[in-house]
Amino acid sequence: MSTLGKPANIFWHECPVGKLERQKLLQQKGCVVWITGLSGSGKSTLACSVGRELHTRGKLSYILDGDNLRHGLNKDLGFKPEDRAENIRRVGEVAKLFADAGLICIASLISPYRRDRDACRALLPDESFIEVYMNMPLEVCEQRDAKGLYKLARAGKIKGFTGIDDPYEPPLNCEIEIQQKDGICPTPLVMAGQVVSYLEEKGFLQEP
Ligand SMILES: Nc1ncnc2c1ncn2[C@@H]1O[C@H](COP(=O)(O)OS(=O)(=O)O)[C@@H](OP(=O)(O)O)[C@H]1O
Ligand SMILES: Nc1ncnc2c1ncn2[C@@H]1O[C@H](COP(=O)(O)OP(=O)(O)O)[C@@H](O)[C@H]1O
Repeated sequence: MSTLGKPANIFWHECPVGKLERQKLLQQKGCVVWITGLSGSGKSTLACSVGRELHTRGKLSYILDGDNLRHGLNKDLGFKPEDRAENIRRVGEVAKLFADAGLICIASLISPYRRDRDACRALLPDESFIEVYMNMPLEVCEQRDAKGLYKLARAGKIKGFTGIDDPYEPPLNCEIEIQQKDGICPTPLVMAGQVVSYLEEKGFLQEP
């Protein structure tokens, strides 16, 4: 039996090599870069661009992409609010493990509900959850429609599609916001630069 989510008769096992030592080995600080936004807003593009930029600088990162995880870990989940909540909860827990391993974990999911994102933030130590909001207008995402899903949603062939007939709740206090300037979307390299500069300024790219 468990109470309040804490399992009974289960004990925490400490391991001899800790987070600090792993971070020293990697010469970086573990953290979670959580990219949220509408389908087609550029989350995966940004995640890959940040991953490449960090790799070039000799920093170890790993991408947790919503679409990809739904092929395995989360393949039992759909898009009902409770399924999305469970999806985000699981990815939040996995991201926490990657950050504990000393990696810069880049999570890229629509994660439309504020409460679910905030719950992931609460899992991480102060300042090591970096929320990146892809603030792209719905019209831009819909025009891109890289997977043809907006068309299907507008035709009523997909129900509960984020931005169409399911809500997206923008962050209230994100660390980084990516948006258009004069109606033009920054290039993937420029977007990645914004994230990497933040990581650098906050000291995540140097050993603790
Ligand atoms: N109903 C509905 N609403 C939104 N998105 C849908 C839906 N059905 C399928 N898809 C596709 O699933 C991708 C989103 O998966 P996520 O795990 O990121 O979603 S969520 O965070 O649980 O809301 C999303 O990928 P991205 O376009 O990369 O965001 C879509 O391709
Ligand atoms: N900064 C950008 N400028 C122009 N097109 C972009 C940009 N970022 C992404 N795209 C394009 O938009 C589409 C959706 O991008 P993607 O990264 O798959 O979004 P998401 O992961 O949020 O669904 C793709 O065709 C991608 O090439």
